[in-house]
Amino acid sequence: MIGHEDLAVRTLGPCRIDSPLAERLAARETTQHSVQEGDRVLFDDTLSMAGARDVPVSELPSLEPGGPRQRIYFDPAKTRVGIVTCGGLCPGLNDVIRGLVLELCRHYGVRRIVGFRNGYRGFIPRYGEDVVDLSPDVVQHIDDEGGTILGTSRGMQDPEEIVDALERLAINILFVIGGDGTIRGAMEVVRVVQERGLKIAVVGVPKTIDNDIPYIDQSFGFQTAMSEATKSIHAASVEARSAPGGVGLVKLMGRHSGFIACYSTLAKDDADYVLIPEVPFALHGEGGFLEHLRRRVEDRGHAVVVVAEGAGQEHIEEHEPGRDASGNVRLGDIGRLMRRLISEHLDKAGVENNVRYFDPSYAIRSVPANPYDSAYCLRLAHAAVHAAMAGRTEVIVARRRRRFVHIPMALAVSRRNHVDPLGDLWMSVLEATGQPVRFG
Ligand SMILES: Nc1ncnc2c1ncn2[C@@H]1O[C@H](COP(=O)(O)OP(=O)(O)OP(=O)(O)O)[C@@H](O)[C@H]1O
Ligand SMILES: O=P(O)(O)OC[C@H]1O[C@](O)(CO)[C@@H](O)[C@@H]1O
Ligand SMILES: [Mg+2]
Repeated sequence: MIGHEDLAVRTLGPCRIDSPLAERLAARETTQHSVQEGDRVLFDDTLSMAGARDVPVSELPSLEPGGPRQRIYFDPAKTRVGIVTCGGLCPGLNDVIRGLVLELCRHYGVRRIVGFRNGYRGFIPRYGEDVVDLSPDVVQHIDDEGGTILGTSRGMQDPEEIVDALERLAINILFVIGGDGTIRGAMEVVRVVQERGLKIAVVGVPKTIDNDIPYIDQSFGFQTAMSEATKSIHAASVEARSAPGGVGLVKLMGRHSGFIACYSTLAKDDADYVLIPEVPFALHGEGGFLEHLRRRVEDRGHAVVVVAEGAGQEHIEEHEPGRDASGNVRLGDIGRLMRRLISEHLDKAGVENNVRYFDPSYAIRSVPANPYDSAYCLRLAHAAVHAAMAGRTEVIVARRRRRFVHIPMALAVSRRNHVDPLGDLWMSVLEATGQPVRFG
């Protein structure tokens, strides 16, 4: 059970400097829409969970609210900031970079901001990466493009060398924008910073199109990526309905978490089956997926199947498990396997079929953020700047149950966010598709 110690936020020291935003905060109080800096956000959100703790309300575990503080730790005129983006692309990376730079410059008066190129390798001299000076002029329109103007990478880098670079450039605040690996990397940086007795704040903005970071409502860019994915589901549905025995098969990103598959399916409401990593399925036999699909195609003449890339890995025999440069497991190609098995099964059963396979892959994550995600990114960037200027470190900023909060990095990587097979989302998917609770 999560307790106070899991939610405690580290600070570099007391905030002694009046914030340039202080005037705007004078009338601020806790309301339905904001939480005052001295207040806390409850961690539990059901009576049964809170009640099970059997403690007075004042002792319930709570999160530090995000947002501007009256007093800050860093002197803006003397503050130097670094920004880095790591891991896979995600819509909104440029929006976050832009939001950080604009907030730092325009509202806090920070004048020295640099971007490190190509992820954590941008800190390491042997790669020869340059640093990019970031100003409002440079970032003003970068949100029009997908990707990240700083570039990104996978692969382990030595935290000692990263902190060497921070020291050489006299960086006071480092913003890391990335997923679970990036946050783990940032924790290593914090460890070295502490060992060297430095006062450098490291604040994360969590990034993942897979939506697999826990304790947050939804990661930025997820909504854009899932909207892009609906285009492939629609195309698969049109193709399936336009051919005798048409089967539209769509493989979507999602290594360990099937959120993109679930939400894009719900958005289109065209799919008959959704297969995700969290819900194992049998392929063969009377109750297996293939027989169910055969009956569906025979009854209705067509079917649409959405499969998350991490689903059904146990069925892939010829796959040699390996890891990418960051240590992420390389998955077998479930999409191609399903395409082959579906055709073979329908052929064998004498059912005319036309299987059309869609793998939109990188196309869903390389696009610019949609307006909702852009607004979300900007707000996350604001929250990250407020947190860092107030000397918070080893935290990510996140929106949880619609409140911006500070979540310690250790908690953010303590587990993965999954589609709960017993939860409401999966239930909605089962209702929308009409597929059985389990195959086999
Ligand atoms: N376990 C780890 N410990 C320290 N650093 C790590 C660790 N895993 C990854 N990193 C660092 O973080 C960077 C990004 O990690 P990774 O490639 O796993 O992407 P990610 O941040 O998890 O994003 P994605 O959502 O794309 O997986 C790596 O290049 C590496 O430098
Ligand atoms: O091929 P790459 O760039 O290493 O990344 C692929 C992976 O990255 C993600 O998009 C997460 O960032 C996963 O959904 C996907 O499996
Ligand atoms: Mg990751």
